[in-house]
Amino acid sequence: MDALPIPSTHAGQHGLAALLAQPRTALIGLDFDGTLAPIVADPEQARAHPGAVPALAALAPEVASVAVITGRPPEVAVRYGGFAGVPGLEHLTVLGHYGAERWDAATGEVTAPPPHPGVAAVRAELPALLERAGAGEGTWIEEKGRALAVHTRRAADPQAAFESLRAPLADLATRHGLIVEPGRMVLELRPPGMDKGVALLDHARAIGAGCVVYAGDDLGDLPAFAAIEKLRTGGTPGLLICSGSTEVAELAERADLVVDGPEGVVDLLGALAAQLASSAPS
Ligand SMILES: O=P(O)(O)OC[C@H]1O[C@H](O[C@H]2O[C@H](CO)[C@@H](O)[C@H](O)[C@H]2O)[C@H](O)[C@@H](O)[C@@H]1O
Repeated sequence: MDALPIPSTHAGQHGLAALLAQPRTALIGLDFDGTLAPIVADPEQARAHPGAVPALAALAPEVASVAVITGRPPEVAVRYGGFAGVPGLEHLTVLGHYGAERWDAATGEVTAPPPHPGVAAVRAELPALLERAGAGEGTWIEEKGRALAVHTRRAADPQAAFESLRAPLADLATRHGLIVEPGRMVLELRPPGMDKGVALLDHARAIGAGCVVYAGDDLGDLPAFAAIEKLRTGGTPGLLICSGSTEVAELAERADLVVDGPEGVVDLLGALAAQLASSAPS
């Protein structure tokens, strides 16, 4: 991508113009799976697109902050992303578990609140519940420490398996004070009280962001979109980017700009970095 695409909305055009005019005040928020990393059948095999780290490393020095905001544990996103020890990413922040945990490149440390007691109870009950619910081969549990995710992508009919588990998993989560976070062929049982919108707003306030950009692909990214819509109402420009897929329509409908999955996101980040570097005062 040589030239930057034009957002389809006035608010998005205003957000992009603000980013280009005042990049040093801009916060760039990015989801991981489906946005920086292509979706694969086995979550342990997910890795950042090969162009992601070079594009982020070129962009980060031009803006106030780059933050990866993900449902993953932050140390997992850092490992699968290849984000540690990269020149240019010295100030990268990874807000993991939907913002409940935080990793800073500057320290290499993770900060995390105490675990929610409901997770241990759900962990104990979940295998039997899946059996009772008739979850077939290919439905499996991802152990996330602070949460548990039930994946159906590898089931014979992933969408049917996903739908059939929604109600029993919601009941289990509720009984133990957790919530169900639905995603792309995944139902995650996790503690309430944090989402990507809260995480994005908190970080934007902490750094005094004058403009906020967010790119995501999944339902868990909608709160971050809502956060930017709220900031815009208060006069802070923002830009909503959808990493497009055939699995989730809601984000594309609300986005200012839809790009072609992680490849498109990487191209866009690279084009932004190139434009900002070429127009930076020398
Ligand atoms: O907030 P994100 O960075 O988008 O993380 C959300 C979930 O992503 C992972 O699952 C998704 O990616 C997998 C690997 O490509 C894919 O197999 C799965 O179907 C997707 O839902 C991850 O495994 C979850 O723990 C995250 O909650």
